[in-house]
Amino acid sequence: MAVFTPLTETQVASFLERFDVGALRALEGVPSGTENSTFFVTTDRDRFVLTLFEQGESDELPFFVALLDYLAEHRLPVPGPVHDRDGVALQQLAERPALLFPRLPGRHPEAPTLAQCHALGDALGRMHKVSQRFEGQRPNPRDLHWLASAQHKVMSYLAADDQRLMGDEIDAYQVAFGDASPLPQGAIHGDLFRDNTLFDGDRLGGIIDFYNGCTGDLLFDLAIVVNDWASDADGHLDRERYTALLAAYQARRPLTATERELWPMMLRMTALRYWLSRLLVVYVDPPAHDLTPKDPGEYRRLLLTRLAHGAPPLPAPVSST
Ligand SMILES: Nc1ncnc2c1ncn2[C@@H]1O[C@H](COP(=O)(O)OP(=O)(O)OP(=O)(O)O)[C@@H](O)[C@H]1O
Ligand SMILES: N[C@@H](CCO)C(=O)O
Repeated sequence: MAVFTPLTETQVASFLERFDVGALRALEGVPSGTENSTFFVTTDRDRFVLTLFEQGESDELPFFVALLDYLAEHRLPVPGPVHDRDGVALQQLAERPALLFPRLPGRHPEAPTLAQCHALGDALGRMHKVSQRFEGQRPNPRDLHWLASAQHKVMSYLAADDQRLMGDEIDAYQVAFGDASPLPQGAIHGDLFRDNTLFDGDRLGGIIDFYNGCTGDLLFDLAIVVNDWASDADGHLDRERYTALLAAYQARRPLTATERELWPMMLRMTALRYWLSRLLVVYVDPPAHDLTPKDPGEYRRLLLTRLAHGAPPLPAPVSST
């Protein structure tokens, strides 16, 4: 469930009066999601999504609002937050920070088609092209520094082989990324899994849930996407989806020589990033609500597969039409 704070129609009707969005017709709690309370709101003019932030006041919300505003202004398929009559997006409702978004069309793809991979690669390439000029800053909270320090919280729960695997991998990333010239930087989504996109058939309705958004290596974002979108159940990369995604991305933003060199390592590092974050959810910081944690083993297998087989060749960049 993802309505942790119920709202009444009266509360929402009066909340909507702050905006120029029409009057409430229907209110519905959204069952999916794990962190925030989400509602579908229908007015006599349009359809919206209302999010209540359950973690309370956060210094980071203005960063997320600024990033979504910026990307929406640059015509990326993201829900730009609705601003009230005074131009303010970030609100309070039921004693929680609240944002109102346009409701985007579509569903989360489970088995992405090649056309969907192409559409996502294209949108991410466009996003990374403009996000390099975004002025906000929020250091990546799941970068290599985090991996190196957070690994110690889970080590005692792991078998000896897995302890060695995790420790050796992080050492290898520190050498590889420490020795390399800096990678292109910009604002990134930080968690662009299939369930953070909406597709209407093969058309990308939008990219949602930017609450892991931050600034850092663009390649980190791309590797998260490829691991989730182009892997089979056993963690092997599907060549067709891999190529569709990366060719479309590179038509918008070709990878630099350093990025190409570090690509196999980045696929491993982002696989380990989810192995570790899922282990933390299972053993160290379980969710307060009755939710089934995601399987850390999936990303351990994915890491082992990347280690054993490396990465298929990157498609050569071709220019976009
Ligand atoms: N702008 C939007 N348009 C259409 N549907 C949306 C929109 N924003 C959110 N949703 C729907 O609400 C669900 C929950 O939203 P969201 O992913 O932001 O919640 P969350 O609690 O932060 O979840 P999690 O972090 O687990 O993904 C999404 O899976 C999607 O189905
Ligand atoms: N996408 C994350 C969960 C939400 O942050 C995962 O698959 O572990």
